[in-house]
Formats: sequence, structure tokens, C-alpha cells
Amino acid sequence: MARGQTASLFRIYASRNNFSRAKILLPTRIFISLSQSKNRLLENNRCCSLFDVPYRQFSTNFLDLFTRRFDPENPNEVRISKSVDKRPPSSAQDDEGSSFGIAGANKDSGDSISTVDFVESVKFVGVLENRVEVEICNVNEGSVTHSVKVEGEEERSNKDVYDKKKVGKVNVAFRDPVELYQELRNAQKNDKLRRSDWETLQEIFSVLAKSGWAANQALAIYIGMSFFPTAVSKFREFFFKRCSAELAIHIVTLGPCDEAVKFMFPIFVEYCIEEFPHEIKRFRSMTESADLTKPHTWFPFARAMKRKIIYHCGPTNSGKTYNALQCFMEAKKGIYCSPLRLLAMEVFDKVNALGVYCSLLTGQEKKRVPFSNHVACTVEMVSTDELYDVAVIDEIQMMADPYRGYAWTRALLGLKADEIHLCGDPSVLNVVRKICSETGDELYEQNYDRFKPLVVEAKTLLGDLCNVRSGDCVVAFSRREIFEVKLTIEKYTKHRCCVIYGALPPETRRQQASLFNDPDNEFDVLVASDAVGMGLNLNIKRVVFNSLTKYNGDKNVPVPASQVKQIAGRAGRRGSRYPEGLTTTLHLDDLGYLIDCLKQPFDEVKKAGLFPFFEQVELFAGKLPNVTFSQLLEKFGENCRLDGSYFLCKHDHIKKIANMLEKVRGLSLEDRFYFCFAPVNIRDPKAMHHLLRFASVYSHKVPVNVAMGIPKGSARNDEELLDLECKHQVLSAYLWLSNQFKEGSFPYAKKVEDMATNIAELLGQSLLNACWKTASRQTRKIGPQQKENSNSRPKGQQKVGYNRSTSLIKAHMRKRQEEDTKEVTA
Ligand SMILES: Nc1ncnc2c1ncn2[C@@H]1O[C@H](COP(=O)(O)OP(=O)(O)OP(=O)(O)O)[C@@H](O)[C@H]1O
Ligand SMILES: [Mg+2]
Repeated sequence: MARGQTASLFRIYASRNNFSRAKILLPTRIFISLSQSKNRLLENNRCCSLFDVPYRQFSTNFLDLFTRRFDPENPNEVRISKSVDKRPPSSAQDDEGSSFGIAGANKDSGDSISTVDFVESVKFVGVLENRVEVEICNVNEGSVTHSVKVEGEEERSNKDVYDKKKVGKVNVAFRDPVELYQELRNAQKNDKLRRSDWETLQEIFSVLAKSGWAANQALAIYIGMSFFPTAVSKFREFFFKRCSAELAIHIVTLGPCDEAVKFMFPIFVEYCIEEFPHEIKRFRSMTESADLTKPHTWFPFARAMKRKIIYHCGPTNSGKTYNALQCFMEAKKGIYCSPLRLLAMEVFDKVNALGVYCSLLTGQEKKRVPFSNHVACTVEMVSTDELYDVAVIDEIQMMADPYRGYAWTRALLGLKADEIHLCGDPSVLNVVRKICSETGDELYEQNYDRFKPLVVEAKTLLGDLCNVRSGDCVVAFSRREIFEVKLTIEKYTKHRCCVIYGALPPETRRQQASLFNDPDNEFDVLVASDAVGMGLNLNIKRVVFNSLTKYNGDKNVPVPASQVKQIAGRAGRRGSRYPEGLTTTLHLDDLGYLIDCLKQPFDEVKKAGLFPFFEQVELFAGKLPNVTFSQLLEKFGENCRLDGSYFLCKHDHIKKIANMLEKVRGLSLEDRFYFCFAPVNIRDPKAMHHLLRFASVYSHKVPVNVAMGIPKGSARNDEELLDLECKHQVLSAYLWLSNQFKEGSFPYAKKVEDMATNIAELLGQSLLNACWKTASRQTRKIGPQQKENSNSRPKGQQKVGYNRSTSLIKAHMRKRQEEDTKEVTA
């Protein structure tokens, strides 16, 4: 999400009686107040935020403290002028319940740290007579780094800086912005200014208009991002007509910089509150209906339970899922939530084979096993209504997935289970800790190590695929590469290859996996995409990276370290023929990057994904009746409020489907919402066409059929293979829709299921015989770069007669290094 799109609320919890020991996480620069409103808030004994209290009730002086005068490098004593609580400290040390007004609008940049300005935590140490002591801590450094004293009313009144009588030209900086605004408003006309000052002022206003900080802060008073530039422009007009020389000169002295923006901002706020009450009201009601804050409160039944959360934390292949599944099987009633259909199927088969009756529930299939109390489902399908003894949420680190993360978050927050087992790497451990502290669940952490360490083979394949061995899994990051590698290996060696990639149906992937796992056939090498990183039980001895770059839709970029680790970790499996795992690369040039990736610790994730339920979108739609569904989603993204530990999941693919369905009349908002989640590849025009047809037929309230023929035999070339993949996807979407919409709308589910099974089988057979280059490859022209590569290839490599890929990672790293050097020099 672009920087500055989301408003978030932050709350400070203070002790009920005297604020002592209040520990506050303050994720951004924000209004902070010890104003009169505090008493009201304390009386109410509830959380409060700026949104609950009229802005004026907040002391602007605390705003001063942080926005104007607080220098993180040089934390001096700072005074505030409004009244503070003068009650003596009480002995009660109750840290719960009350809060006073600190609130903020956080510009969510996606990379959470960048929103932290200079303060992460503020600690109110105590109230002594008329002094409030505040400690400002830097959470990142884990220590108290700044100490600020705040003085009370009487003491303040003796100080020059706040003594009104002495406020003169030099003291504009210290004057109350409310007064400054009132002076501006009451002024008949502006004082004369020099041309150069005038120009500097113009520049300062232009900095204000472009300031992300100011636009962000303005959210707190419900000036929306889209209205902010207009508000600044009107404010400029107002200001230029009325400003005094004294005020103008002070601002000009500050110059076109952040300091000037921070000085003007509170005056701007006063202006907005008075001038734009309608806009503020409208935006406020819009943001309130797009409120995604406090998501744990969305599940009151789960909150009423005392849940025990067990985090099985460790690298791949360390036994996390195995142990969690033991508890699942022992439970009277259990649910297993999988990241993939494939894995849900695996668990369904495994658990039933062990004599525990278990049903299967995915978007596409519902297999109800009689008398079963257990269910294996995909995480999106988890029920938050049913009560379970044990739930397992696998691959919990996916809660930070930009697209699907919300499903894991929902499962964690909403599952009604006495015991919830989370399996995953440590990247989301801190987020889970935070969530558990909000939900009040007990968290137990169980750490795992790999059974046998992963060994890196330094020799690599020396750029030659003829060096593959039995038990190898060659990993490539595009469909084209996968088929090239398979073709090469089968042409120049005695090995046969199984193939696994994301566009294959789970049934076909499983068939390929069991073919590879079976030692009694000739298929002893696996060629796979990153789809191999999760879910399948594979007997891999060595993972060989054919390349370590991946096309990101725009250009080739290095594969992220976490993904490299996950994939490499698939090598070696306890109890299999290959208990010890090896990993290496095709090219020597890539080896360094592989080793770097394996050495890197898991990146800590700061936020979990969220996405609104249909009801939330519906509520929001009530505020914007005349926009398309796609625009509605866009606006929701712009206006929704989120707490600091959450981000709004990306939904470009949903918007793309929404746009396509715009021309279909007669669909309700709810219909559109669900059609948009149908599992189709938005880059596949044929699949999109079928989805559009499904929606059109459905909108006419006619039973939807498939209207698609099925090939009789397996694919003879890549085009036919692609066609099979696409057809399976369309059938899968039909099945998915048949489970979402009311009975009778998609009545041919049984027939479609059979068709899908047929196609999955045809795909499996096709892959066994596949010995062609990919369709896209055949039609591609050789670019100058490739020609150059093939010309510059060492002679020795030509003898096997195929074009081997060369390492891109080194070139990429070199380029990045050059860019870094350039930046440093600049
Ligand atoms: N205690 C055990 N006894 C027998 N086999 C085990 C045991 N623990 C794990 N295994 C086997 O080791 C393999 C890896 O275990 P598991 O799938 O639980 O690892 P994981 O940590 O969940 O890995 P990933 O992160 O890749 O999902 C599996 O085939 C599993 O059956
Ligand atoms: Mg696992």
C-alpha cells in the first residue's frame, strides 16, 4: 500500500488514578494531550482516542512538544502550558482500564518502521504536585533514551515563554496556535511583505501541500487524503489575505522545511475545523464505516473463551506440523487449517488412514466423512462458529502474506477452540505475541530445529544439467524454465523428470509427487517451481536452484531469502530414503547468494493482513451509493482505519475482476463481492472470459452451466497443455462458485467435478510425455542479450547441444552494488 493511505488509531493506556507506569506504543508523530479531556476520559474509564474527543479539547501544547520543539538528538526539557492532573500519586498501581487521549493517524507505508518518526513509546512516570514526568523511550533500542519534564499550570504561569504579556515578535514560536488562528481570522487585511518573503511563504505552502506528514496528521481531524490539497490551497488563500508581518516573518525565518510545516499545521487544523465542518463530517462517517481497528473485538465468542495458543516455531522440515497433528488427532473434535488445497487433502488422507474420521472442506470440495469430528480445510474456509477442542493453523507466517494474510489473521482471532496450534517460522512470532496480549489468550512457544542440518554442496552443477543425480529437485521460477530443464535433462541424461508448478491442479501435483517419491520407477528427478516450497511430502535428497532470480511482473529480481530457505529446506526428510538434505545451485555464480540466504535470520514481520468481511464493505457502500464496486474497494482502501499491527491486504486482482463484471447488470453487491474472490488467474483471458459468462448467466437468474468441451487425449504440445490447465481452472472456479452461491444457481457441480478429475488425469499423462518447449518460448524472438550469451558460451559447454541459461544473479548483484555506490557518492 502506498505510503499514507491508511489512518490508524493508537491508544495510550494509563493507570486509572495517576498515569503512573503507563507504557505506550506510539507508532508515529501525533497529537499528544494531557488536556482537560483527560478527566472525562478517566471518568468514563474506557479507551479513548482523538476520534472520540473534539480536537479542541486536546492541548495543542503537547503537539508543540512533539512536532515543534522535541529534538530526538537533543532531548531538552520541554514545558506544556495547559492544565495537568495535579492529584498526588496514588498507591494504586492498576495499569488497566483507563486511558487518556493520545491518538494518531498513522500513514501505513507497508514497511512499518518507516512510519516511526522519533518516538515509539512514552512512559508517564508519575504526577507530582504540578509536574508530570514523562519518559520517552525508544523501543527499538530497548532502553529509555529521553526524559521530558512537563510542568503544570502554576509553574508555567511564571515562565516567560508562556507569559502573554511578554509574547512579542520573538515569541511567535511559542504562542498558542488557537490564538494565532483567531488573530488571523479577525484580521481585516494582511500586512505588507517584501516580495522575497512572499515568495518564500508560497514555497512553504507548497511544502505543506506536499507534506506526507501533514496529510497524515490531518486524517486525525478527518481531513481525507483527497481533500487535503484543496484544504491547504484554501488555507493559503485565507492566510495570505490576513497574515501579520510578525507571523509571516517567523514562518519565513523557518524557511520551506518540515519545521515550518509543523509550526503551521496546528493553525491549519483550526482553520479546517471551522471552515470544513461538512467535509469533516462526511469523511468521518466514511472512515467510521471503514473501521478495521480492534479486529479482535469482531469475534466476541472467541474472546469469551480462554484459549491456549501453542506456537510450533522452527525452520522447514523440523516436525512442527507433525507434532501439531498429533494433538489434532488426539482431540475429540479438531480442525486443521491448511494454506493449500493440496495440503488439506494430504492431511485428510493421512488422518483417515490412521483411523481418525476426518472430513475435507475446501472452496471447491466438501467431502463429509460419516461420524467424523475432525475436518481438514483450507484456511479461507475455516468456520468461526463451530466449537473445537483443538485447531491447527499451518504456515502461520502466511498471516503476513500481502494477498491472503487476512485468512490466517481471521483464523487466529476468530477460531473457537480451547487449544490452537500454530505452525510456522519465527517471522510472525512477535505479531502473534502482540495479538495474544490483546485477545488475552495464553501463548506457549515451542521451538524446533531441523532433524539434520541442511548441507550446501559447494561444487554446484557447474552450469551443466547433465550433472543432476537421482533424488534431485531442480527448482526453476518460471513455467518456461521448468519445461526447458525437463527437456534438457531427459534429452541428455538417463533421468526422467516429474514436474510440479503452481498452475497444475492439486491432484496432478500429488500424482507427480507420488511418482517421484516411488523408488520403483524411472522418474527420479523432480523439476519444480516455488510451489514445491510448501505442503508436499517429497523424498528430495538435493535441491538444485536452476536460477535464483524470478520475474516479478516487471523485471527479474533475486528470489527473497525467506523463500530460498523454505525451498532449500525441502531437501532431506525424516524417515525417508534421504534423511539428510543437500542444496546447491546450477551455476557457481549463484552459490554465494544461496549461502547468504541460508545464513540470514528470518525477517521479523511487524503486521498481519486484514480484509473486510462483506458486511463491512456493505456498510461502507451505504456512504458511497453511486460508485462502482471497484471504486468502492479503492475508496475503502483509502479510507479504512487500521491498528498498528495490521495492514490491509492487496486486492488489485479483486478490483480487476470487479472492473470486468461492471458491465454485468443485475448482480447484487454481495454477488459481486463473492464473484470477485473466485479462484481464477486474472492474467488468463480465457479463464476471465468464462468467469464473466458465469456471472452474466447468474445475473439472469438462470442455472449456470459450463459450456466447455473436454479433450479426449493428453496434450501433444504446450498449447494443448496450457488449454488443459486453463480448463481445469475454469472448472475449479465453477465448483468454488457452486459452494458460495445458493443451491440451484450452479447445479452441475457433480458433472463438473468429474470433468475436473478427468482433466487432472489428462494433465498428469501429458506431463509424463511432455518433451516440448513452451508455447511462449516457441514464439519468442531471441534478443540481443541471449545471442550474446550463446556466442560467449565456453566451447566445452557446446558439446551437449543445448542452450544453457547463464546466471543472472551475479549481474543483478553487480548492478545493485553499482547503484548503491552511486547513491553513496551522490
Ligand atoms: N516425531 C516424528 N516421527 C516420525 N516422523 C516425523 C516426526 N516428526 C516429523 N516427522 C516427519 O518429518 C517430516 C517433516 O515433518 P513436518 O512436516 O512436521 O515438518 P515441518 O516443520 O512442518 O516442515 P514445513 O515447515 O516444511 O511444513 C514429515 O514427513 C514428518 O512425517
Ligand atoms: Mg509443516
